[in-house]
Amino acid sequence: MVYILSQPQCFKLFKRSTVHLSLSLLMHIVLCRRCMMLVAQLLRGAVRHAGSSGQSSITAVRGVSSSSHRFAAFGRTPPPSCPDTDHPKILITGGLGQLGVGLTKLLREQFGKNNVILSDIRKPPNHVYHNGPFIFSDILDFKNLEEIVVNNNISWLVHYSAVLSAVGESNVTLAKEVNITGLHNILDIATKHALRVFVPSTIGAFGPSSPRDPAPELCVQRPRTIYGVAKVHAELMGEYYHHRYGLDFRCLRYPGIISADSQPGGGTTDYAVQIFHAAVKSGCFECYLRRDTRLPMMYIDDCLRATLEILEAPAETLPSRTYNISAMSFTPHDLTQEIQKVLPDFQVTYNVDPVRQAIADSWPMALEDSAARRDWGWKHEYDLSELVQAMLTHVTTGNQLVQAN
Ligand SMILES: NC(=O)C1=CN([C@@H]2O[C@H](COP(=O)(O)OP(=O)(O)OC[C@H]3O[C@@H](n4cnc5c(N)ncnc54)[C@H](O)[C@@H]3O)[C@@H](O)[C@H]2O)C=CC1
Ligand SMILES: CC(=O)[C@H](N)C(=O)O
Repeated sequence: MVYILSQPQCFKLFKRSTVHLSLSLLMHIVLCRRCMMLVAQLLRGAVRHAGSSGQSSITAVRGVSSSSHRFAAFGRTPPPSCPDTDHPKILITGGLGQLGVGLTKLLREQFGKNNVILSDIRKPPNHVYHNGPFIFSDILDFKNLEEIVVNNNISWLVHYSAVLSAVGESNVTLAKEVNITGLHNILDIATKHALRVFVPSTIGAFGPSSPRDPAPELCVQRPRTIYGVAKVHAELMGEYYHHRYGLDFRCLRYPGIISADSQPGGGTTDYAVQIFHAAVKSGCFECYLRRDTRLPMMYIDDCLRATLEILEAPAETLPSRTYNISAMSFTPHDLTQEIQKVLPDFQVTYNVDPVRQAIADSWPMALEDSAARRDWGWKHEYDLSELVQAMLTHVTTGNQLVQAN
């Protein structure tokens, strides 16, 4: 038997059944168009109770009004009452940059797809959008960010949004906004809602008066870029909030990160990614840093594993809240020679960009990371030769796939 309802009848039904709408009843009624849409939303986003009786029923999420609530209601993430309670619920800000998508993949493997929400202010490519929960989040919009944290029961926040060193020097106002004001929003929300928060720092947090080879954990930090100034600010604010309010703040000073399937976002170390694509595609590369510019670098797999490790480390193993991590240091010339072992015809020319060269000259040549190795067992896996093998393999395979399609 099928019941066809008019709009007033639908309203009556809904008024009476905000508590439970049985699936079997819904299958026997044809609702008006407006209510049909509402039911579709409820069906997608409702909390599904597989009760002990085995009877399926649907409870509406009450007060569906905010943008984040709509997000939850459309079934993109399970509501807070999901049975997976042992896992943290993680939000990654600025997740569409060089590092975020890879970290999301790693965290989803570890904690479950729906427990990791990727966010950014950009539109994700299709493969990212379809791979798990994604939401728009501008870290400068405090209310919206807080709403996302509350509505999705977030317990860990990975704060990747940033304006990197080279772009920062060309737009200081934007860098100040995103890297300083944005960070304040993150720390305030994390403190208010008792989140564990990870904020990466960088070799750029050191300056020309810091010891350069290697830079220790604790030393003079007088960076000359807005990016570096903001990162020192982030380190100090995070540690202050930790001591003052008990915020579970965790921070790693990353070297320049090298990845095959994601592009760098406007930093000084970008050449060390671009060189591999040029080597495979055209066999030549014009480098914007001098051939003898030695900088600390790391393969992305090591960087992301370090991030997961510090996120998971028990609080008592972290006497410090900001750690250097290190893997290798090389110059453009060292890197070229290593690539030429595989591609002997590869040629590099130099056309120095004074802005990025000045930044690189103010950064350390190496990082000292014994505290991370001692306190939470940090150990890198990729040195220069393994890095080059991995990058050439991935970039070549990626290119072949693109050509095949
Ligand atoms: N990639 C590297 O070599 C290193 C990165 N880091 C740090 O790691 C983090 C991630 O770095 P990458 O992925 O390379 O950066 P990226 O520049 O590639 O990505 C940053 C992301 O932040 C987003 N963003 C900008 N303004 C925003 C806003 N108002 N609200 C929300 N999102 C916003 C951008 O859309 C972008 O997707 C950054 O904090 C960076 O400082 C530190 C050292 C080295
Ligand atoms: C080292 C970094 O922080 C970044 N890659 C940059 O070059 O700005």
